[in-house]
Amino acid sequence: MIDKARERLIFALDVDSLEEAQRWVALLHDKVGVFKVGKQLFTRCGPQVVRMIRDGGGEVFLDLKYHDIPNTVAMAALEACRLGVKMFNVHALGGADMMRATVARVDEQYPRGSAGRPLLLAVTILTSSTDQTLLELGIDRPVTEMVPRLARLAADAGFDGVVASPREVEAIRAVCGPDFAIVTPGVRPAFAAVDDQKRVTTPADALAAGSDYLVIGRPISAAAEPQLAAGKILQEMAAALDAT
Ligand SMILES: O=C(O)c1cc(=O)[nH]c(=O)n1[C@@H]1O[C@H](COP(=O)(O)O)[C@@H](O)[C@H]1O
Repeated sequence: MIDKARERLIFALDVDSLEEAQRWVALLHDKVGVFKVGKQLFTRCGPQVVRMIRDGGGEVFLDLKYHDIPNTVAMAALEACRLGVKMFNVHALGGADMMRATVARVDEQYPRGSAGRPLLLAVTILTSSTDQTLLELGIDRPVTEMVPRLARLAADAGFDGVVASPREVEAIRAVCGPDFAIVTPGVRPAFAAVDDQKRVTTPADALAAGSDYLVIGRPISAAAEPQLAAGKILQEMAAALDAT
């Protein structure tokens, strides 16, 4: 079960240099299956960080949350595919046309089922957002309604899955079915601080709800003993997978 748990643990490499990223990959590669490269690290290092992780045998989640006009996102998505990442994301709030254009462009070069095609993920509502955040944007529907709505929009556009809080997994499954990938940040083991996350659950609860991948950063990176923290999380995940 530990191996299965490892495949489903994504570590957020929220650091500012290639050397630092290398250090974390070396430290955690036996506990983490996928490393997430986000805006900070990619802006600093570019594609070489993706190559570094892949050369070391790790998989990459490219988390650049594209949100732009359809053609721009579709072309950026193609570049993400060319980097050989396992998954990448766009913002579902970019709209159905943007997501459909992205799927169409990726389909041309990386047909569904072909080797090297990454998972196309849509971020629903950020895990740092609340109903109040949405109200301030002029959206008067609650997060609990918006998340499955955006997930369905992404599924209808041909996306493979979404990024959401583990609290919404059940509602997403109800509208998108069992094969839709659900990637959940907003995961906090009992020993860690919540930080700026608002909609969180424990790793065990996220897996019990049916989450496919857990994205975890600071509970590991800010721990006094990161390897120990990652090991504890992995144990908790393996026990939860055993119980399902
Ligand atoms: O797309 C993401 O990865 C993402 C979406 C979301 O809704 N919330 C969210 O926290 N993330 C990312 O997941 C990571 C969570 O990190 P920690 O809060 O440190 O565990 C960060 O790198 C975020 O950028």
